[in-house]
Amino acid sequence: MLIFLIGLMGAGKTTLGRQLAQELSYPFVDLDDYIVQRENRSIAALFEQEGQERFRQIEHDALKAVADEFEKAVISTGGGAPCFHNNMALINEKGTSIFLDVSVEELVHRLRQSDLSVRPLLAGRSEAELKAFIAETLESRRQYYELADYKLETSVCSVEAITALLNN
Ligand SMILES: Nc1ncnc2c1ncn2[C@@H]1O[C@H](COP(=O)(O)OP(=O)(O)OP(=O)(O)O)[C@@H](O)[C@H]1O
Ligand SMILES: O=C(O)C1=C[C@@H](O)[C@@H](O)[C@H](O)C1
Ligand SMILES: [Mg+2]
Repeated sequence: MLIFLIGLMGAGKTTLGRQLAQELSYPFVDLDDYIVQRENRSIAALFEQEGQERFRQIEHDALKAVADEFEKAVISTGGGAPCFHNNMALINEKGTSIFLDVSVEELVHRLRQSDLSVRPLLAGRSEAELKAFIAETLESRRQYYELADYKLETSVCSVEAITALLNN
């Protein structure tokens, strides 16, 4: 089984994905890290050198490659991955998807404490700009995220909540 975690930057896809994979004894794949290895460049460098449009093609190709390579895995997608190149159709065809629906306030709180320079869409933004950007981006992406098989809201985003969902 392939389990895809989706949601905005800071939703906890990497953090929860790693824990879930350990719990299930599945391989863990972070799509951003997979891209970095394949391309031998950081996500920030890919955005800078190739532009976002080309990055989205590279991301789509990586998603297809991961889905072909693994029979079972927990896969944390990049925050934007579900929203380009019809990737949600691919994700839902290949596996089970879970949307980590974390509130704007909580996302901003978490992201403020993290290293924004590794997230090229957020780098250099003031706190007010960060909040506005997160709110706008969540609103425009929600239509894709809502295509997930399951949704977990902020207060119940935990490995226990995910395993309970999958066992039902
Ligand atoms: N359930 C949680 N409760 C509190 N903080 C959390 C939780 N999950 C993640 N965090 C924190 O939020 C930050 C972002 O988490 P993480 O990197 O897992 O998000 P992400 O969804 O993978 O983001 P990106 O799309 O940028 O890769 C980290 O600092 C992490 O420690
Ligand atoms: O939300 C986004 O568009 C992104 C999220 C990250 O996971 C990376 O894939 C990249 O920084 C873009
Ligand atoms: Mg991540």
